[in-house]
Amino acid sequence: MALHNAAGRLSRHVVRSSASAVRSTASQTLWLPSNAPQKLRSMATVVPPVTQNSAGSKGPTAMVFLNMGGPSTTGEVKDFLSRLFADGDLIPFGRLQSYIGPIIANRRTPKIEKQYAEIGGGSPIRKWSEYQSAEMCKILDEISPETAPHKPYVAFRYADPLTEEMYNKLFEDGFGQGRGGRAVAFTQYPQYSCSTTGSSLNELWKWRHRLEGKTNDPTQGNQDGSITWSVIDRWPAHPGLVKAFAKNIEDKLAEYPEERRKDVVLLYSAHSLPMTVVNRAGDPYPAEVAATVYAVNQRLGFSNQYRLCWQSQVGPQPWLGPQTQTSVEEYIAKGQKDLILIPIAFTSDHIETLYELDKEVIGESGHADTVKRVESLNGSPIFIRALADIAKAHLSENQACSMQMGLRCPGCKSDRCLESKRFFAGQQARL
Ligand SMILES: C=CC1=C(C)c2cc3[nH]c(cc4nc(cc5[nH]c(cc1n2)c(C)c5CCC(=O)O)C(CCC(=O)O)=C4C)c(C)c3C=C
Ligand code: FES
Ligand SMILES: [Fe+2]
Repeated sequence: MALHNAAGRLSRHVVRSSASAVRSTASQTLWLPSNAPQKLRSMATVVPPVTQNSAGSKGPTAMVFLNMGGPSTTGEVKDFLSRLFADGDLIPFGRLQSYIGPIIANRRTPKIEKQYAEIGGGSPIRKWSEYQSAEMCKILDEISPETAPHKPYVAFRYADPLTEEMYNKLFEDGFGQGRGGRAVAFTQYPQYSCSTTGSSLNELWKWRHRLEGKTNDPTQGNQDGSITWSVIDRWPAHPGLVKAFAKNIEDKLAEYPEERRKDVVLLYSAHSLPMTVVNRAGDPYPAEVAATVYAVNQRLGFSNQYRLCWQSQVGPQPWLGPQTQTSVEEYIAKGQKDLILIPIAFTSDHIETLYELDKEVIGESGHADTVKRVESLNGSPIFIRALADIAKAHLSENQACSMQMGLRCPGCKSDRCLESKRFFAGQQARL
């Protein structure tokens, strides 16, 4: 059925954008592997270029950073947790969601409020997201003048600014509502999980549908005056990301005496997933996290031994392991006290780095002088340049999203995933 719809939309698209067809076909060839079957090539969704403005640019282009967000003050913790436990894409309680969600959120609030109080009174995610998106847009204006000006936006899943607020800001700034315009949803999770990026995209699709009507094809934006959306959905092994991580690791390694440096063990740490998600749905996240880890070690010339472990388990169910804290304790028990912790699945500081790693894992290890944590990417100029390079490549490729995004998890039964993938992945949406 998806393929049937795809064919119809593709033919409409080809008729509509004859001027861009040559350019689009070229970018399609770049995006897909050169040996990709013709059937796949013809399925790839191409975002039609927005009409040029008087300055000769196709801009303005809205660059929307998607992330989970965090409470900026302790007073926001309850609302943050309420939204988080109400999200069936993150924690599927089924029909009991609206009953169990608030109970767990309320029960958890005092403990989590204390943790945010101890890291300075709130999560720094908003500050870093606004800084990173604004700085990236400045670079993009220089390296991609054809889509300038680039305007930064942030849409958080569980904290302000929420997706609805971001969408209304787009309207205020002249996008959509009959005026068209192009927006790029840029996930700030380098590795794709249906519980993180998938959830943010499902939410974006929901608000797009509510606020801009029923069109089920993002490439129709220019025709009905709604916003033309495309998505940067994953970038786990982008060389710029890898370089930024490697630089921070090298800086931390340099703090150890030279004679001990090569024997320091690198412990990569990523937010864990419940085993139900790993097994049932076949979530891409564990494999993509491993891809980042391998690429960073490759860039370091495999200078040190390393392991990947998983943190932040919530509740009594089994989660993907080994756990970070246990791994640190066990290495120390084996006599390996020089350890560097590397948060590898998030691009700025948050409660899991500032509280869980710094205060719990390192603080309680008894070896805070030899167990260290690398800086999070935060304001790293190498990282912000990488964001701009990723965005520039996406804008010039004119693709709706990565090829991979069109494929649902084998065990997925969610209508939200189905609808949102049909919308964002367009012709690439399958199964
Ligand atoms: C790549 C990162 C993350 C994945 C994957 C992820 C999955 C995931 N998380 C929960 C439950 C909670 N996460 C919480 C906070 C939190 N989670 C991440 C990142 C990922 N989560 C971050 C960065 C944060 C902190 C935000 C901040 O400080 O600003 C919380 C709230 C804190 C707490 O109560 O412990 C919960 C709950 C699940 C169930 C899950 C996978 C399905
Ligand atoms: S849970 Fe992965 S696509 Fe729906
Ligand atoms: Fe989480």
